[in-house]
Amino acid sequence: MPTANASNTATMTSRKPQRNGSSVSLPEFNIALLGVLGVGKSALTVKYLTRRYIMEYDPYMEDTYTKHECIDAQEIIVRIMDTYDREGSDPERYLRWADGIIVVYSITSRQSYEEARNYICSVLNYQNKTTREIPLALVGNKMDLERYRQVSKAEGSALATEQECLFYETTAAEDYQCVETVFHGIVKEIQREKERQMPLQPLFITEDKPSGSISLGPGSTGSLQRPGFRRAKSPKSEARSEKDSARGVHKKSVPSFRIFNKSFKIFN
Ligand SMILES: Nc1nc2c(ncn2[C@@H]2O[C@H](COP(=O)(O)OP(=O)(O)OP(=O)(O)O)[C@@H](O)[C@H]2O)c(=O)[nH]1
Repeated sequence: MPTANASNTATMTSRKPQRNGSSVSLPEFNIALLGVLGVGKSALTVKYLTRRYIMEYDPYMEDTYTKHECIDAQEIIVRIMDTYDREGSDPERYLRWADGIIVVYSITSRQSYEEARNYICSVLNYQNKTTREIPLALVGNKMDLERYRQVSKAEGSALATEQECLFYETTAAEDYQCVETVFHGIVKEIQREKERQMPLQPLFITEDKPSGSISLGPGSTGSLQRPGFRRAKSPKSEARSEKDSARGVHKKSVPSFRIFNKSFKIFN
Protein backbone atom coordinates (compact mmCIF):
# COMPACT_ATOMS: atom_id res chain seq x y z
CA MET A 1 0.00 0.00 0.00
CA PRO A 2 1.47 3.39 -0.99
CA THR A 3 2.27 5.19 2.23
CA ALA A 4 3.29 8.37 0.39
CA ASN A 5 -0.25 9.05 -0.79
CA ALA A 6 -1.73 8.40 2.57
CA SER A 7 0.74 10.52 4.46
CA ASN A 8 0.00 13.54 2.24
CA THR A 9 -3.18 14.10 4.18
CA ALA A 10 -2.15 12.29 7.29
CA THR A 11 -0.77 13.84 10.43
CA MET A 12 0.65 12.01 13.40
CA THR A 13 -0.23 14.46 16.13
CA SER A 14 -3.29 14.45 18.31
CA ARG A 15 -2.63 17.86 19.84
CA LYS A 16 -3.91 20.90 18.02
CA PRO A 17 -1.84 24.12 18.48
CA GLN A 18 -3.82 27.16 19.62
CA ARG A 19 -3.12 30.82 18.78
CA ASN A 20 -1.87 31.46 22.32
CA GLY A 21 0.83 28.81 21.91
CA SER A 22 -0.92 26.16 23.98
CA SER A 23 -2.46 23.06 22.48
CA VAL A 24 -5.66 21.10 22.96
CA SER A 25 -5.85 17.36 22.68
CA LEU A 26 -8.35 16.00 20.19
CA PRO A 27 -10.44 12.87 20.69
CA GLU A 28 -8.90 9.87 18.93
CA PHE A 29 -10.66 6.99 17.21
CA ASN A 30 -8.77 3.83 16.28
CA ILE A 31 -10.39 1.86 13.49
CA ALA A 32 -9.08 -1.46 12.10
CA LEU A 33 -10.17 -2.90 8.77
CA LEU A 34 -10.43 -6.68 8.65
CA GLY A 35 -11.26 -8.96 5.75
CA VAL A 36 -9.69 -11.51 3.44
CA LEU A 37 -7.11 -10.70 0.79
CA GLY A 38 -8.31 -8.55 -2.08
CA VAL A 39 -11.66 -7.29 -0.75
CA GLY A 40 -10.50 -3.67 -0.94
CA LYS A 41 -9.30 -2.77 2.55
CA SER A 42 -6.35 -0.77 1.20
CA ALA A 43 -8.44 0.79 -1.57
CA LEU A 44 -11.06 1.95 0.97
CA THR A 45 -8.38 3.27 3.33
CA VAL A 46 -6.65 5.27 0.59
CA LYS A 47 -9.96 6.52 -0.78
CA TYR A 48 -10.92 7.80 2.66
CA LEU A 49 -7.53 9.42 3.25
CA THR A 50 -6.94 10.93 -0.18
CA ARG A 51 -10.29 10.76 -2.03
CA ARG A 52 -8.41 8.87 -4.70
CA TYR A 53 -8.77 5.36 -6.02
CA ILE A 54 -5.52 3.51 -6.56
CA MET A 55 -5.68 0.12 -8.23
CA GLU A 56 -2.46 -1.56 -7.15
CA TYR A 57 -1.22 -2.09 -3.62
CA ASP A 58 1.38 -4.20 -1.94
CA PRO A 59 -0.95 -6.83 -0.45
CA TYR A 60 1.53 -7.73 2.31
CA MET A 61 1.87 -4.26 3.77
CA GLU A 62 0.20 -3.43 7.03
CA ASP A 63 0.17 0.10 8.29
CA THR A 64 -1.62 2.66 10.39
CA TYR A 65 -2.69 6.04 9.01
CA THR A 66 -3.95 9.16 10.70
CA LYS A 67 -6.44 11.73 9.48
CA HIS A 68 -7.74 14.94 11.00
CA GLU A 69 -11.51 15.05 10.67
CA CYS A 70 -14.39 17.32 11.54
CA ILE A 71 -17.57 15.43 12.33
CA ASP A 72 -20.68 17.16 13.67
CA ALA A 73 -18.56 20.30 14.20
CA GLN A 74 -16.06 18.47 16.39
CA GLU A 75 -12.43 18.07 15.42
CA ILE A 76 -11.12 14.58 15.91
CA ILE A 77 -8.24 12.29 14.96
CA VAL A 78 -9.06 9.08 13.10
CA ARG A 79 -6.41 6.37 13.04
CA ILE A 80 -6.89 3.57 10.56
CA MET A 81 -5.12 0.22 10.59
CA ASP A 82 -5.14 -1.49 7.21
CA THR A 83 -4.46 -5.05 8.30
CA TYR A 84 -2.85 -7.97 6.56
CA ASP A 85 -4.04 -11.11 8.24
CA ARG A 86 -1.32 -13.62 7.50
CA GLU A 87 -1.65 -17.18 8.67
CA GLY A 88 -0.58 -17.67 12.22
CA SER A 89 -0.79 -13.97 13.07
CA ASP A 90 -2.54 -12.91 16.23
CA PRO A 91 -5.80 -11.06 15.36
CA GLU A 92 -6.09 -9.93 18.98
CA ARG A 93 -3.39 -7.36 18.40
CA TYR A 94 -5.83 -5.46 16.14
CA LEU A 95 -8.63 -5.87 18.63
CA ARG A 96 -6.58 -4.64 21.58
CA TRP A 97 -5.72 -1.51 19.62
CA ALA A 98 -9.07 -0.81 17.97
CA ASP A 99 -11.98 1.26 19.26
CA GLY A 100 -14.03 0.11 16.28
CA ILE A 101 -13.78 -2.51 13.55
CA ILE A 102 -14.79 -2.46 9.90
CA VAL A 103 -15.16 -5.96 8.49
CA VAL A 104 -14.96 -5.86 4.70
CA TYR A 105 -16.12 -8.40 2.13
CA SER A 106 -16.48 -8.08 -1.61
CA ILE A 107 -19.98 -8.38 -3.06
CA THR A 108 -18.31 -10.32 -5.91
CA SER A 109 -16.97 -13.04 -3.60
CA ARG A 110 -19.18 -15.32 -1.55
CA GLN A 111 -16.11 -16.76 0.15
CA SER A 112 -15.14 -13.30 1.42
CA TYR A 113 -18.68 -12.90 2.81
CA GLU A 114 -18.46 -16.23 4.63
CA GLU A 115 -15.08 -15.19 6.03
CA ALA A 116 -16.59 -11.88 7.15
CA ARG A 117 -18.89 -13.86 9.44
CA ASN A 118 -15.80 -15.51 10.98
CA TYR A 119 -14.13 -12.14 11.50
CA ILE A 120 -17.24 -10.81 13.22
CA CYS A 121 -17.37 -13.90 15.43
CA SER A 122 -13.74 -13.46 16.45
CA VAL A 123 -14.48 -9.85 17.43
CA LEU A 124 -17.50 -10.97 19.46
CA ASN A 125 -15.47 -13.70 21.17
CA TYR A 126 -12.85 -11.14 22.08
CA GLN A 127 -15.57 -8.82 23.42
CA ASN A 128 -17.01 -11.58 25.58
CA LYS A 129 -13.57 -12.42 26.91
CA THR A 130 -12.64 -8.84 27.74
CA THR A 131 -16.14 -7.38 28.38
CA ARG A 132 -15.14 -4.51 26.07
CA GLU A 133 -17.76 -3.42 23.53
CA ILE A 134 -16.14 -2.78 20.16
CA PRO A 135 -18.50 -1.16 17.64
CA LEU A 136 -18.56 -3.06 14.38
CA ALA A 137 -19.49 -2.23 10.80
CA LEU A 138 -19.94 -4.79 8.05
CA VAL A 139 -19.08 -3.45 4.60
CA GLY A 140 -19.87 -5.04 1.25
CA ASN A 141 -17.32 -3.43 -1.09
CA LYS A 142 -17.02 -3.30 -4.91
CA MET A 143 -20.67 -2.51 -5.49
CA ASP A 144 -19.62 -0.93 -8.78
CA LEU A 145 -19.10 -4.50 -10.03
CA GLU A 146 -22.82 -5.26 -9.96
CA ARG A 147 -22.61 -7.66 -12.90
CA TYR A 148 -20.28 -9.94 -10.91
CA ARG A 149 -22.34 -9.81 -7.73
CA GLN A 150 -22.41 -13.05 -5.70
CA VAL A 151 -23.75 -11.68 -2.41
CA SER A 152 -27.07 -9.86 -2.37
CA LYS A 153 -27.55 -6.70 -0.36
CA ALA A 154 -30.25 -8.51 1.63
CA GLU A 155 -27.72 -11.17 2.69
CA GLY A 156 -25.25 -8.52 3.85
CA SER A 157 -27.97 -6.71 5.72
CA ALA A 158 -29.24 -9.95 7.30
CA LEU A 159 -25.77 -10.82 8.62
CA ALA A 160 -25.40 -7.32 10.07
CA THR A 161 -28.82 -7.52 11.73
CA GLU A 162 -28.00 -10.96 13.14
CA GLN A 163 -24.70 -9.69 14.57
CA GLU A 164 -26.10 -6.29 15.60
CA CYS A 165 -23.65 -4.23 13.61
CA LEU A 166 -23.82 -1.38 11.13
CA PHE A 167 -24.09 -2.31 7.47
CA TYR A 168 -23.04 -0.54 4.29
CA GLU A 169 -22.48 -1.39 0.66
CA THR A 170 -19.83 0.75 -0.91
CA THR A 171 -17.19 1.07 -3.59
CA ALA A 172 -13.68 2.44 -3.43
CA ALA A 173 -13.65 2.83 -7.21
CA GLU A 174 -16.28 5.54 -7.55
CA ASP A 175 -18.06 7.91 -5.20
CA TYR A 176 -16.05 9.28 -2.24
CA GLN A 177 -19.21 10.08 -0.28
CA CYS A 178 -20.21 6.47 0.29
CA VAL A 179 -16.74 5.66 1.64
CA GLU A 180 -16.81 8.67 3.95
CA THR A 181 -20.24 7.56 5.21
CA VAL A 182 -18.74 4.24 6.36
CA PHE A 183 -15.91 5.85 8.33
CA HIS A 184 -18.12 8.56 9.82
CA GLY A 185 -20.71 5.94 10.73
CA ILE A 186 -18.27 3.86 12.74
CA VAL A 187 -16.74 6.96 14.39
CA LYS A 188 -20.21 8.02 15.59
CA GLU A 189 -20.91 4.53 16.87
CA ILE A 190 -17.60 4.55 18.79
CA GLN A 191 -18.49 7.94 20.24
CA ARG A 192 -21.85 6.59 21.45
CA GLU A 193 -20.06 3.64 23.02
CA LYS A 194 -17.55 5.94 24.77
CA GLU A 195 -20.40 8.05 26.13
CA ARG A 196 -22.20 4.93 27.32
CA GLN A 197 -19.13 3.90 29.28
CA MET A 198 -18.49 7.29 30.88
CA PRO A 199 -19.10 7.21 34.61
CA LEU A 200 -21.91 9.36 35.93
CA GLN A 201 -20.55 12.67 37.13
CA PRO A 202 -22.06 14.68 39.96
CA LEU A 203 -23.81 17.84 38.83
CA PHE A 204 -24.57 21.02 40.79
CA ILE A 205 -28.30 21.75 40.83
CA THR A 206 -29.91 24.94 42.01
CA GLU A 207 -33.15 26.87 41.70
CA ASP A 208 -31.20 30.13 41.18
CA LYS A 209 -29.06 30.68 38.16
CA PRO A 210 -25.40 31.10 39.06
CA SER A 211 -23.18 30.67 36.01
CA GLY A 212 -22.11 27.13 35.27
CA SER A 213 -25.04 25.55 37.08
CA ILE A 214 -28.14 24.00 35.63
CA SER A 215 -31.60 25.17 36.51
CA LEU A 216 -34.58 23.14 35.44
CA GLY A 217 -38.16 24.32 35.17
CA PRO A 218 -41.01 22.98 37.29
CA GLY A 219 -41.75 19.35 36.69
CA SER A 220 -39.14 19.05 33.97
CA THR A 221 -36.60 16.29 33.56
CA GLY A 222 -33.18 17.32 32.34
CA SER A 223 -31.32 15.68 29.50
CA LEU A 224 -27.80 16.97 29.33
CA GLN A 225 -25.70 16.42 26.26
CA ARG A 226 -21.98 16.56 25.92
CA PRO A 227 -20.78 19.07 23.34
CA GLY A 228 -19.85 17.91 19.89
CA PHE A 229 -21.82 14.81 19.17
CA ARG A 230 -25.57 14.42 19.28
CA ARG A 231 -26.65 11.62 21.53
CA ALA A 232 -28.88 9.85 19.03
CA LYS A 233 -30.47 6.58 20.01
CA SER A 234 -29.27 4.13 17.39
CA PRO A 235 -31.12 0.98 16.43
CA LYS A 236 -28.06 -0.85 17.72
CA SER A 237 -28.17 0.76 21.14
CA GLU A 238 -31.88 0.00 21.38
CA ALA A 239 -31.20 -3.57 20.41
CA ARG A 240 -28.32 -3.64 22.90
CA SER A 241 -30.53 -2.43 25.74
CA GLU A 242 -32.98 -5.22 24.97
CA LYS A 243 -30.10 -7.66 24.85
CA ASP A 244 -28.71 -6.28 28.11
CA SER A 245 -32.02 -6.69 29.91
CA ALA A 246 -32.38 -10.19 28.48
CA ARG A 247 -28.92 -10.96 29.87
CA GLY A 248 -29.90 -9.45 33.20
CA VAL A 249 -27.51 -6.52 32.65
CA HIS A 250 -29.07 -3.29 33.82
CA LYS A 251 -27.89 0.21 33.13
CA LYS A 252 -26.96 2.37 36.07
CA SER A 253 -30.12 3.84 37.50
CA VAL A 254 -30.65 7.53 36.80
CA PRO A 255 -30.03 9.50 39.98
CA SER A 256 -32.94 11.68 40.96
CA PHE A 257 -32.88 14.66 43.31
CA ARG A 258 -35.61 16.33 45.28
CA ILE A 259 -35.15 20.08 45.84
CA PHE A 260 -37.87 22.41 47.13
CA ASN A 261 -40.57 19.82 46.46
CA LYS A 262 -39.48 19.41 42.86
CA SER A 263 -37.99 16.25 41.42
CA PHE A 264 -35.16 16.36 38.97
CA LYS A 265 -33.76 13.51 37.05
CA ILE A 266 -30.22 13.96 35.86
CA PHE A 267 -29.02 12.13 32.80
CA ASN A 268 -25.31 12.26 32.24
N1 LIG B 1 -13.88 -2.43 -9.08
C1 LIG B 1 -13.40 -2.29 -7.85
N2 LIG B 1 -12.18 -2.76 -7.54
C2 LIG B 1 -11.74 -2.61 -6.27
C3 LIG B 1 -12.50 -1.96 -5.27
N3 LIG B 1 -11.79 -1.96 -4.13
C4 LIG B 1 -10.63 -2.56 -4.41
N4 LIG B 1 -10.59 -2.96 -5.68
C5 LIG B 1 -9.52 -3.67 -6.38
O1 LIG B 1 -9.37 -4.94 -5.76
C6 LIG B 1 -7.99 -5.27 -5.67
C7 LIG B 1 -7.64 -5.58 -4.21
O2 LIG B 1 -7.80 -4.38 -3.49
P1 LIG B 1 -6.99 -4.09 -2.13
O3 LIG B 1 -7.40 -2.76 -1.64
O4 LIG B 1 -5.53 -4.34 -2.35
O5 LIG B 1 -7.58 -5.25 -1.23
P2 LIG B 1 -7.13 -5.59 0.27
O6 LIG B 1 -8.33 -6.06 0.97
O7 LIG B 1 -6.40 -4.45 0.85
O8 LIG B 1 -6.20 -6.78 0.00
P3 LIG B 1 -4.84 -7.11 0.81
O9 LIG B 1 -4.09 -5.82 0.96
O10 LIG B 1 -4.21 -8.03 -0.13
O11 LIG B 1 -5.26 -7.73 2.09
C8 LIG B 1 -7.19 -4.11 -6.25
O12 LIG B 1 -6.89 -4.38 -7.59
C9 LIG B 1 -8.17 -2.95 -6.17
O13 LIG B 1 -7.94 -2.02 -7.18
C10 LIG B 1 -13.80 -1.47 -5.64
O14 LIG B 1 -14.55 -0.90 -4.84
N5 LIG B 1 -14.20 -1.67 -6.93
